[in-house]
Amino acid sequence: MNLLISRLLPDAVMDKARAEFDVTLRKTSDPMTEVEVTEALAAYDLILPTLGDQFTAAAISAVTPRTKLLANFGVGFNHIDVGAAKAQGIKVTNTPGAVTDATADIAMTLMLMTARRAGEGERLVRSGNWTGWQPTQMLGLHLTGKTVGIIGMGRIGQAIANRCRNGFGCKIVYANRSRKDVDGAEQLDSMEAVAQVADVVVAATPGGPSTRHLIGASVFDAMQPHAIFVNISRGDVVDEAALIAALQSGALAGAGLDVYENEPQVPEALIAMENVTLLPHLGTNTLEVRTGMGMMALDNLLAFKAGKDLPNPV
Ligand SMILES: NC(=O)C1=CN([C@@H]2O[C@H](COP(=O)(O)OP(=O)(O)OC[C@H]3O[C@@H](n4cnc5c(N)ncnc54)[C@H](O)[C@@H]3O)[C@@H](O)[C@H]2O)C=CC1
Ligand SMILES: O=C(O)C(=O)COP(=O)(O)O
Repeated sequence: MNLLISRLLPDAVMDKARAEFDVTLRKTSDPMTEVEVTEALAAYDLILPTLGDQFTAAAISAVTPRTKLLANFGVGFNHIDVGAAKAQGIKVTNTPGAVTDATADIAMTLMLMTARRAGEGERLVRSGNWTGWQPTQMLGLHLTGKTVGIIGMGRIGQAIANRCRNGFGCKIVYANRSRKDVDGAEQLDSMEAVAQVADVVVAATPGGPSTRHLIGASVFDAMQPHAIFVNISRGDVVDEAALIAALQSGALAGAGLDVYENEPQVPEALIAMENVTLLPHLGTNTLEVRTGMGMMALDNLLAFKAGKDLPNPV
């Protein structure tokens, strides 16, 4: 079977893929355009896509596909129109679990960096303008014992909750689309109710049309002026313009962001703010985790090749 891998993956994954399939690796590291997607669907039995590749309804429905499986590298599949794929007889799988701890760790990084003003402090040291320790210099938010509000209490949301509760003695409240029973955490009726009581609000839902601009002015306006907002989900979950306006008006004290509405573009207004921590979508960037994600995608491809049930169907 021939397999298209949309972007270079860690060596161990590439080696295993090449041992099992007739592999083509794209020559560019840019996301696949709709035209490329349509061409690839006509030419390959299997595709291993990554986030950003344009598997839109238009691209998928424009061809009688040869492709039978899209084994996505990553848990988030908002770049794939799963309904359109299904209508064309194309199965979709993802890599849940492989990404959970690493992404929760990046949420903690953003929480601590923003609460303790670490980015600002780093810039101060590098600028050569630090004048020495002072009792009242760069006072931040003490995270220990605070209330953390999580919007989207799935695998990653729960991993964040565990870290905050067990490591920092935080109280956990959350909003989730469906009723959930999560030990040691209190589900509230709305995102705004979470925002009202939380010192830190974290977004951990999937992206895509159903959550586009889920978090906007009503949530930011409900937040306390000393509170911070963290997003590790997808950029389009947050109304970025509303976030900027809320930060500018002082409705909240700061933000820590791993994802953006139009990656890799980051609004100048965010770059200009000292109280915002900006990371370049680092959620799962460790060799161990990226290898694990790749092996999980390959497990799905190998199960398909062997005619077995797919381990991680979307
Ligand atoms: N920053 C990064 O590098 C990474 C980001 N992610 C993102 O994190 C997302 C979440 O991953 P998992 O926790 O594994 O997914 P999950 O499916 O286990 O959890 C998502 C949770 O969000 C809830 N949810 C969905 N729509 C909602 C809404 N409208 N309001 C409130 N809650 C809602 C769901 O009920 C579910 O509990 C992924 O889909 C991906 O987009 C994942 C990995 C890395
Ligand atoms: O690796 C990342 O940074 C990702 O966001 C990709 O993983 P995801 O699709 O979010 O599971």
